[in-house]
Amino acid sequence: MKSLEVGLKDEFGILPLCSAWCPCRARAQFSRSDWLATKAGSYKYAQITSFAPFVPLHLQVVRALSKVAKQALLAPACGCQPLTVAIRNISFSPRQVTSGSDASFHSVSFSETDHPKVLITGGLGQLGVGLAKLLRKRFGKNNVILSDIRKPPSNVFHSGPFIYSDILDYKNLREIVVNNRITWLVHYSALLSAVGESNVALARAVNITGLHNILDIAAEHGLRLFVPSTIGAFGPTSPRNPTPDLCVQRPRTIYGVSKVHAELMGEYYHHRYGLDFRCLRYPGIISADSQPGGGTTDYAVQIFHDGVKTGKFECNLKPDTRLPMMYIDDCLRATLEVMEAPAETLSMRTYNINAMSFTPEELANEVQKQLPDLQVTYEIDSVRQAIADSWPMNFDDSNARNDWGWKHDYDLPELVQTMLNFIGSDSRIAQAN
Ligand SMILES: NC(=O)C1=CN([C@@H]2O[C@H](COP(=O)(O)OP(=O)(O)OC[C@H]3O[C@@H](n4cnc5c(N)ncnc54)[C@H](O)[C@@H]3O)[C@@H](O)[C@H]2O)C=CC1
Ligand SMILES: CC(=O)[C@H](N)C(=O)O
Repeated sequence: MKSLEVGLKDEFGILPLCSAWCPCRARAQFSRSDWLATKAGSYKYAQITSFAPFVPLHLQVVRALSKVAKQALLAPACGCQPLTVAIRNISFSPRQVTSGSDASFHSVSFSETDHPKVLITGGLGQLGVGLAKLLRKRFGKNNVILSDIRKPPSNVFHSGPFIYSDILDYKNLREIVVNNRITWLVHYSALLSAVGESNVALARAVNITGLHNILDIAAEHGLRLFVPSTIGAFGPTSPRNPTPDLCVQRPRTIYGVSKVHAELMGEYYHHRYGLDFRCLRYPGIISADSQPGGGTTDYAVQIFHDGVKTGKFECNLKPDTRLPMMYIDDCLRATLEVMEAPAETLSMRTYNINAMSFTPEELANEVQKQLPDLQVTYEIDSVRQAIADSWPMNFDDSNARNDWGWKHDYDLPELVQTMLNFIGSDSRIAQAN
């Protein structure tokens, strides 16, 4: 006789019981009255104490499992072991986490629809608006919903669907996913490295508690989930030049700790529950049309804005601080590519991606080729400097290149030219107005 634990749930539901690799997709049905027995602790379980040994597929009906489970349960013929299905029961928002790779039985499968239906959380930050634009081009305007807790500028509001969503509000998130038949979730909400150090409690809530909500929703509704990680997921004891995908990860910021947690939790949900979790570790991202949100690499964006507007730039990192960087178009394309990559090409679920690596001095020299009068001074921010000194100098992204064909387009000279063209034309328009 086997023992099986199933989680608490406040509504009628069906849980798949077979593991990711089991072809038989055995499921059990439970009704509300079944969810009675619990164990103490923040995670509660109803327990089916026993059920019949495995019997041949299509023939078996396993009856009267315990006081807890009353309805029929089909057990697989393949001899697979039933999974323990842990489900959180937090106040009035119990969550269901399904086991098995076919977690999509709650959701719209891709065969039902031409395109994925995408929700982007934290979409009003540096990266979300650009990603929405790229995905809308590919999947159609109405198939990509931007969300955030901030008020969108009017051009963003009028460019496609936008919705308020606080990732700390689990029920609201679930409602959005259900009502909009979401199939892909891109989870961008976060507090970045520098701002996280100035508000650790909030960073912990958004980056860790928020992620838990996202993982549970994604698992429950069979979503494909993208969560970005970062060069900040490494620390002073990691190899820094270059930093491979798999090595010691002991970051010293709440941001880094939360991102290692996200990588591990996503991979755990993938292996345990079959969640289609995909993660890229981004380097510092440089963009012209959106402002960075409080990171250590922000200087590499600010130099362009200040250089064009004032001809001066005060850098908060030392001139020889080398960090991996990438132009936003490469970053967003990589994100779409890894989301579209066939699962069998992914030998891992978390990949480094990179494009270039430079110091503030090297960047300033390149910018000065175009803006020869630019004056750069250095006023070191000790918090940011300490963070930067613990991060990778060069990122080894060979696994991404080999597995799913990652290739960057922008090197330092193209990056500088593109940024200056963009910001220069923007400021000329602003002056003309
Ligand atoms: N920009 C970069 O250089 C890099 C970014 N990443 C990651 O990419 C993702 C997006 O980054 P950015 O756009 O640069 O970040 P950002 O800081 O510019 O934007 C984050 C967004 O999250 C939103 N947010 C905060 N609390 C929220 C909550 N409770 N509910 C919903 N939304 C909330 C904010 O309003 C903000 O619009 C983040 O996860 C970040 O860690 C990773 C490496 C580099
Ligand atoms: C590299 C990042 O994750 C971000 N830009 C930051 O500096 O915090």
